[in-house]
Amino acid sequence: MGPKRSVPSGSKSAPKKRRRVMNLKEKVELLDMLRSGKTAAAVGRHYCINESTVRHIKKKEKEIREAIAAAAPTTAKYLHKPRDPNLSRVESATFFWVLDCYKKGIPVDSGIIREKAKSLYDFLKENEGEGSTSADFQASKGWFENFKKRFSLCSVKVMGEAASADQETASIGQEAAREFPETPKKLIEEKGSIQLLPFKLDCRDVPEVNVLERSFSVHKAHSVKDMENIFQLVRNVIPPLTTKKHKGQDGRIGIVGGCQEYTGAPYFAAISALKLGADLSHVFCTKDAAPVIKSYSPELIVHPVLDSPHTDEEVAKWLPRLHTIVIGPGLGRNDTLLENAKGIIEKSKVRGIPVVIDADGLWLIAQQPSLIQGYQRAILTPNYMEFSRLYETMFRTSVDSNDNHRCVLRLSQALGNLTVVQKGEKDIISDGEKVLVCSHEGSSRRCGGQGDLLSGSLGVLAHWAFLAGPEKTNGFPYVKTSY
Ligand SMILES: NC(=O)C1=CN([C@@H]2O[C@H](COP(=O)(O)OP(=O)(O)OC[C@H]3O[C@@H](n4cnc5c(N)ncnc54)[C@H](O)[C@@H]3O)[C@@H](O)[C@H]2O)[C@@H](O)CC1
Ligand SMILES: Nc1ncnc2c1ncn2[C@@H]1O[C@H](COP(=O)(O)OP(=O)(O)OP(=O)(O)O)[C@@H](O)[C@H]1O
Repeated sequence: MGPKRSVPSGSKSAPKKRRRVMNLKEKVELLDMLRSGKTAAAVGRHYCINESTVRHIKKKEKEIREAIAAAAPTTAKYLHKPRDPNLSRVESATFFWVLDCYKKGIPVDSGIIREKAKSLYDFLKENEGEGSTSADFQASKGWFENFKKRFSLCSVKVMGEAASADQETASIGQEAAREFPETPKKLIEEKGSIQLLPFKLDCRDVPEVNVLERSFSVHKAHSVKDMENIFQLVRNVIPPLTTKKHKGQDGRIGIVGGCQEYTGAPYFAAISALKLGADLSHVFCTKDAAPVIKSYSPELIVHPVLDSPHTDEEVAKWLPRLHTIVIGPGLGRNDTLLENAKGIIEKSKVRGIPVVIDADGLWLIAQQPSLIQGYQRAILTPNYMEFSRLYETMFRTSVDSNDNHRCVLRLSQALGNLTVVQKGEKDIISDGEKVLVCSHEGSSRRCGGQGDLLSGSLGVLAHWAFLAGPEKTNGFPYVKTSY
């Protein structure tokens, strides 16, 4: 592997020695050795690993053997258990409900929050009917503690009639407290008994931000080994060229955008998708933008439907044929166009189509975050301004430019762990669990259209990563693709 290494945010310590990571096949062999009577120490020596690692693997024996039985690739290094998408949805909804209660001055305790989350989860499960594969969700105390950390919630104590003195009764966002500073004061005045715990979030409450960083300069000579590392990442998802495929299999991408003012942006996105390797690139734009975009390239398929009274039906005809949708380049901020884009996002979600949201699509999301919240097949690609807008919508406070990594992580979490790519000198990417920093050097010019090239390319890569499957992307297709 290349220069990628894991360092805690802000750490200046020396790089850690790389751990030996065993794949599933090796782990099963190790377990068999233990079963045959060898001691943990002997097995550790055999595999050059610590005895504690051997014990840890032994503890996971059941899961490892089950994974093998379920035909997980034996070269897999981690047991990847995808997060329950319903749980992500429930957590986002619960977070907003808590904020809403806070705004209205309604104290909620951990019991009420847990009850609310459970009822939301059960509701989703019930709606899925008999075929539901959702697990039972108990909204346990452990879940509540993680939920608080995930959404950076902190606690206030309510004393007097409302609750006993020591009872933790409300968990609210620290930023909410800044947004609605009057609320706690009002409550104190009305009930005379409310005390706020220090609102400053205790650093121990915030999960450690693990950052993976990779950089590659185009202005320096590189060793073949360095370049091999980069190419390997890319090779992992690029579908092989063969004579056995038919037109369209390597990617049918739809770009939603293009209006009277902006015809370049959707063109850049659509043509970069084609140049990267998509088979077909469609543009859904307004009637007056269509002839202009068509005239740029005969390779694009252009649909002048975005301002039609029948956008829904027109787009619905095409959606089943598309692998990814890119929403926003050159969309503009006309209400009708935004409303139509909203309809397309909703329909894409129903069909499970990966969606990349950029430019004015992000403007729309900043107005209505619930539109995309919890849809983990979405990738948002905000530039600095777009990121600030989204962040302020979600947290009612400005971005802390000294702690961008954490801000990107938090935004992703608040949106239900979808992938956020904050563009800039270094691109910061997070799915709410990890933060990847990409400092590959690009052009030093900052001309318009570079973001459009990125969103179009991501449209194709998202499809390819999805096709490649979790094994080739370590279980995280979208975040790896964005990297
Ligand atoms: N040829 C074309 O048709 C083009 C059309 N475009 C479209 O134009 C529309 C508006 O896009 P905008 O990007 O202007 O969106 P905004 O209207 O949100 O403007 C963003 C502003 O943020 C500023 N900004 C960006 N990065 C910054 C940073 N790091 N620090 C401080 N300020 C920063 C920019 O200079 C710009 O003024 C979109 O639909 C977009 O797709 C652009 O993509 C450019 C090319
Ligand atoms: N200061 C910078 N230094 C180096 N690269 C940058 C810098 N800012 C942005 N980039 C790179 O340029 C690409 C486009 O980002 P940019 O911020 O220009 O997007 P945008 O404003 O959405 O573009 P567009 O003009 O298409 O709307 C990203 O891939 C990002 O990595």
